Amino acid sequence: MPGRNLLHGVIAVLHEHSWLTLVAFLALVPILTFVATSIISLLGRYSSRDGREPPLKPYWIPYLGDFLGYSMARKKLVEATYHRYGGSMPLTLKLGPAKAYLLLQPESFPPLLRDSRACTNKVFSVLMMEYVFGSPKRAMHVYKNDNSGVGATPLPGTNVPPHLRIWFHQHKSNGRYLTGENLKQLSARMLDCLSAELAKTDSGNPVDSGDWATVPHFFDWWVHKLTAAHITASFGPHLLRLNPGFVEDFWTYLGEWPYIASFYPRWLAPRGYEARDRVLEGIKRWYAFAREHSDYRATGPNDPAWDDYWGMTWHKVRHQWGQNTGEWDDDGLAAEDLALVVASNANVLPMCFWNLMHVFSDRELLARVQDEYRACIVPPSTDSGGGEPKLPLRFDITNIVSSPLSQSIYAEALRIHVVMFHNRSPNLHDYRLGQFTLRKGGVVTLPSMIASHHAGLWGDVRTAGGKRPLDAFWADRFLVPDEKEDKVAADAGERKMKFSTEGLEGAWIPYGGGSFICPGRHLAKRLIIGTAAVFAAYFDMEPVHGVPPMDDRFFGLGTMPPAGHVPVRIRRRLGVVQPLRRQGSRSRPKNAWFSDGQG
Ligand code: HEM
Repeated sequence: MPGRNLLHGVIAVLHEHSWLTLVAFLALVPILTFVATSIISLLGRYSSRDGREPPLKPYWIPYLGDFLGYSMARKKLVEATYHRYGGSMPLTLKLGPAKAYLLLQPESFPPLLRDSRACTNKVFSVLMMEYVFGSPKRAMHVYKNDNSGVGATPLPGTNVPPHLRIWFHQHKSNGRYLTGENLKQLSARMLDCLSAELAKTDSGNPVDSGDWATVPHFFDWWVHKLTAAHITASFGPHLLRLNPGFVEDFWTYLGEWPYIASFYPRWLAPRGYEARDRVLEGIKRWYAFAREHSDYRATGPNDPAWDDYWGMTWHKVRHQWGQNTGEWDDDGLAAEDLALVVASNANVLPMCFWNLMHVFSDRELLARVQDEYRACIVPPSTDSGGGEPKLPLRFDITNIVSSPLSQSIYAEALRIHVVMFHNRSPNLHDYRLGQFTLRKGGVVTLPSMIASHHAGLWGDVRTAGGKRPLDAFWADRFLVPDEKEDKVAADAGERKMKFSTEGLEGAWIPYGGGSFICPGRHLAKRLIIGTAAVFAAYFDMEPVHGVPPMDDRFFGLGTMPPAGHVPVRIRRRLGVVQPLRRQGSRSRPKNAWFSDGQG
């Protein structure tokens, strides 16, 4: 029989060449693994057993499963999984020794995010503290042992001493210092610091000449200035003064996040870990200096809300409860503060960049918002000479943060560029999600990108009947007719629009949700909109290649940075220092911004 002869032939060849046997075996293992896991997956998908775990996603590599994809190619993994299996049910991913439930139906996101008692983010916070922010092992038990929740009343059945309720202390202080008057003061101080930074000029720098000049790495240029302003506004001037390389090191560390946040060992990402070491050392240097000059326990109502050494009272309060644990030394405290520096800069500052890129790469859009930007400038006093405004300018963003168009641009930029895995874990008991059970302690991943690009959730109005698809930026996506004003506006012959996120629960979730929703979201909004107004006062800008693509390595980690360099042409409007002009007339773009309204 020919078939039998062929089989004998193959066996004979394999027998003779043992390396061929090895190759055949190696090729067979993934194939057999895939076949076996596909069968298990099919059984899970078509089973009608109520309360089963989400079906397995088939994989090729035994034991590792999708571990490599999850840590090195998250975008591809999520997109391929979504296209292959659709959004009809969650899936279980095998990730080496662990597993994660990947949620693909955005309708299930809001209830899960809201249920912050049964599903918390603490498992991840603990992992992040140890592996990403560098908490020493000896400090970790404080995080690990605190199962008392974030509420003022500890969860029933827990018995954590009040001074070790670390998550509650954090939650409370975040809430207190990122709202109300504290929030307004912090954002105003940040814009003042940025304005002072942009008012600084250097006669040798073509950017300050008043002519068009090229900035080849605009992302770095802008984000470094923003970081310096934000850290100074929050922590006071000494953290950066004592550590001149801090901003550079901080962004080097963040640039290696795809590896550090995937828990690569130090030898695989030495640049990032070394930069982190320097940042942590810098924070400790600042502690020593601040403690020497100012009492961090002075946080009462009669103490100043700000001092140069600690910056906002917030940092003194945090330092105090960190010390009160009695368990943390400066290494533990510094990792805790690094986590805060990351939370308060890593997402919002790249968002300031994207917001600016979208506005300045579309001259029509720029023309629509320019008056709003201009109106933020507190009318400057002029010097005695030729009417130059006194620099640095001051800004008041009260009106622009409630402007429909500026808010819509901001929200749309977030929709596109915040690409985050919101992670949760059932911490009390197994969690029921429709017909499925998510096991207690399991990792539950909600990819924001599925929600932000889900045509069904965004509907006709938000996509202009399909003319404005979700894969492209549309400045007006968050504008809807203002019913209240419509009559008046209609009489005046125009359609009044208002900013709204109504009906987008579960679709627009850049800040997460439930009790763990980002406490810095109000600050973020003020900074993203406000920094664009500050930039526009000092500079005009044209991106050389339009809005750049995003760097996919950061998929799932928050605001994605741009891929590659971002060259722009830029021209200073204010404080021009071209040598010729300094000697001669001051006729230059003097202040077109103030005089003819054209900028
Ligand atoms: C565009 C900017 C920002 C985005 C997209 C963002 C997003 C997020 C997200 C998704 C979370 C986790 C929420 C969850 O687990 O459900 C978070 C937590 C946090 N964010 Fe933001 N954030 C931004 C800006 C800020 C700013 C400016 C601050 C200022 C301090 C801040 C402070 C924090 C803190 C302290 C936490 C941890 C809260 C906790 O776990 O108790 N964030 N942020």
